[in-house]
Amino acid sequence: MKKLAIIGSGDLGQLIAYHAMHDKQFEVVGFFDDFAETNSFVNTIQVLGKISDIETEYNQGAFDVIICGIGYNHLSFREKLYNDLHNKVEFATIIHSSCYVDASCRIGKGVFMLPGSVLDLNTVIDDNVVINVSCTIAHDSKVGAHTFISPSVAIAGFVSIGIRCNIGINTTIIDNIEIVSDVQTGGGTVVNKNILNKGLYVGNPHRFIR
Ligand SMILES: CC(=O)SCCNC(=O)CCNC(=O)[C@H](O)C(C)(C)COP(=O)(O)OP(=O)(O)OC[C@H]1O[C@@H](n2cnc3c(N)ncnc32)[C@H](O)[C@@H]1OP(=O)(O)O
Repeated sequence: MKKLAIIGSGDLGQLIAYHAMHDKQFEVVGFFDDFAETNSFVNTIQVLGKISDIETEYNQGAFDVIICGIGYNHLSFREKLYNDLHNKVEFATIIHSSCYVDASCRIGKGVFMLPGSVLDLNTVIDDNVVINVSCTIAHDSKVGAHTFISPSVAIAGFVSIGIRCNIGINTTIIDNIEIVSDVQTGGGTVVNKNILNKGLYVGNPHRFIR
């Protein structure tokens, strides 16, 4: 079983640790966190060091693969960490065993997929994406790198979502829609036309709020 380290010991980091262990996919060996004391414990898991220690610890064999536990409030930082590290350390892809992922899908490195989500024919999930519980991503759709998909998001066929998007809980996106990078949607948003400018959108049908 590969040894997994997680960047960030907050809520998302702890959630990743929980599922990676309970789904028996990885041995979780520790967190890297600039805001936690090195060698302290978070839910029985040791803090191995700061972010600047990651490369050294990897080269010394402390872990085999790593994944980012930085969530939707800091997507640019999530992106920066991935870009800084992915050529130096191996990133894990964690897909909970309860998910259905069609064999035709392409899934990048650093992706975390929580229980009960479905990826249908030819979907593409780029690097460093989080797909939360009970999402449906229908055929031929694409999710760009560093994007966070909240629980119960429904994405129809031939949808394209840019990078660093934060798609709120229960958002529905109809088929053939393009959403550019840096878009956020509120809970329950219904996207029925392309979103071609970054910003925050809410409502049914969606409207720009800022
Ligand atoms: C496992 C997990 O927990 S993953 C995380 C899942 N969490 C989410 O998906 C969070 C989704 N967040 C929301 O929906 C939030 O309401 C946000 C981000 C859209 C807006 O939050 P705020 O910036 O605090 O905006 P605020 O509450 O002031 O609302 C601004 C306006 O948008 C409206 N609005 C806010 N959220 C929504 C919504 N989801 N649907 C419709 N209208 C909304 C408000 O009624 C208000 O309208 P008004 O100006 O006409 O009065």
